[in-house]
Amino acid sequence: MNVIIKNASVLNAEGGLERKAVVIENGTISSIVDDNEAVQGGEVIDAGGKLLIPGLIDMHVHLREPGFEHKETIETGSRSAAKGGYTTIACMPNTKPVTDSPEIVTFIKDKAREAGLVKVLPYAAITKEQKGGELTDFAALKAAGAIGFTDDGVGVQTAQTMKDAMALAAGMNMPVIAHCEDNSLVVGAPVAEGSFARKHGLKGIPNESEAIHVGRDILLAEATGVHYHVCHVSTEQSIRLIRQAKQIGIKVTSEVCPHHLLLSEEDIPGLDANWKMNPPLRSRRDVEACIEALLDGTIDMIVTDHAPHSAEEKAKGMQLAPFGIVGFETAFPLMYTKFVATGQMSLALLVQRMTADPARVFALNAGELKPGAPADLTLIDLDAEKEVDPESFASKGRNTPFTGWKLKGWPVMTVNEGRIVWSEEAVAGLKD
Ligand SMILES: NC(=O)N[C@@H](CC(=O)O)C(=O)O
Ligand SMILES: [Zn+2]
Ligand SMILES: [Zn+2]
Repeated sequence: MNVIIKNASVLNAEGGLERKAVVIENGTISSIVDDNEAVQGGEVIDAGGKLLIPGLIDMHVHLREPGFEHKETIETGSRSAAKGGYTTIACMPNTKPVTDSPEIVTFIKDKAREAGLVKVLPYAAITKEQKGGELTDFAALKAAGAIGFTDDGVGVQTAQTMKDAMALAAGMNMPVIAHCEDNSLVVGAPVAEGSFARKHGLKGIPNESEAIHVGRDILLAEATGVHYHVCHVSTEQSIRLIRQAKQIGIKVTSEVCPHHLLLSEEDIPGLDANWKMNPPLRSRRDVEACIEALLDGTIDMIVTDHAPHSAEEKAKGMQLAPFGIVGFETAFPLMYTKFVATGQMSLALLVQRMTADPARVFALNAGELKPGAPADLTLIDLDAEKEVDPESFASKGRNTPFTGWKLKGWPVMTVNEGRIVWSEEAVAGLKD
């Protein structure tokens, strides 16, 4: 069946906005035409002049199923993603059991298909049970549908293990995605080294714990030729290393989270674990370095690291609560309001870092509005201002430091392969 989204503001090649109609046939964009061109047949959706962009892509998320369904399920996580404007998400393997077998990869894909909301791409673990020892069966995991290997949640502590993993992955044209953290430099610290840790008598996580792994892994990527992707970059030092590696042609890519672009340890209001995440909020200098790197392309994409935890778990306090904050439902409004509306970043670049760039890096058939592309679309209201209210989240997780922030740029409709998978009731003329 045909669907026509009329009266949409679409970014053109120069980064300007043009009024267009997008015609969808059988889940694919068949044409993008001038808005006044008559298009026959099909359901018509009036976008009301709102911004229409490719469905957002999030290459780093935690859906918690199997094993931690009290935090999130593939269904609730998918719904939260759709509400946040995402149509493709890649989920981390720190489930229970760990996603270290083809059976779990298949389970995740089946559950995602049942939920039927967004495309869920599973990562598989590098090591069995993410214990840092024996490698998983890369070939079997790839055959089951894993899109890359990572032990996210924990760093691979031994260089030889990482090198073996990279060599194996390179041979099968698969990326290695790394949570960079040297445990010997962390030992029980809940926040970054700095004024907040000192003030509250807490141990601090130093910047080197991240950057040492980044440096080590860049050298191993050079030696093995693998595509190496750095998770949630948060330090000036890691960025320096990635920038240099890119300059000399090593196949390294990287990602950053909105919270590391918006918050520093100086902003943490007190011992509230909704401000506890890994990597931790670092110094203002680190934040500035992350912003610069996102703008100049050293950092390729924005990811949320959506990491839901229950209220009970987060109530254990700064020292004992688990690391992680939710991200799907605030990412675009945060980035739009704090970077685009303030003139620090163009709308076109923000959209690119959340769509075309992740698609390019991970070779996904997504991320662009063009005839022949899957009709993955997000409609965004750039004008209405709304407060972040965790009680309204579709996610089971309420753990966010952004409660009460007044933001613009809220998604109002998400379309996955031509199907409306989420919409704000206010969007006129919509039915599911
Ligand atoms: N980011 C986090 O603070 N937590 C993640 C793990 C991770 O991304 O390293 C989680 O699984 O909760
Ligand atoms: Zn991580
Ligand atoms: Zn993560």
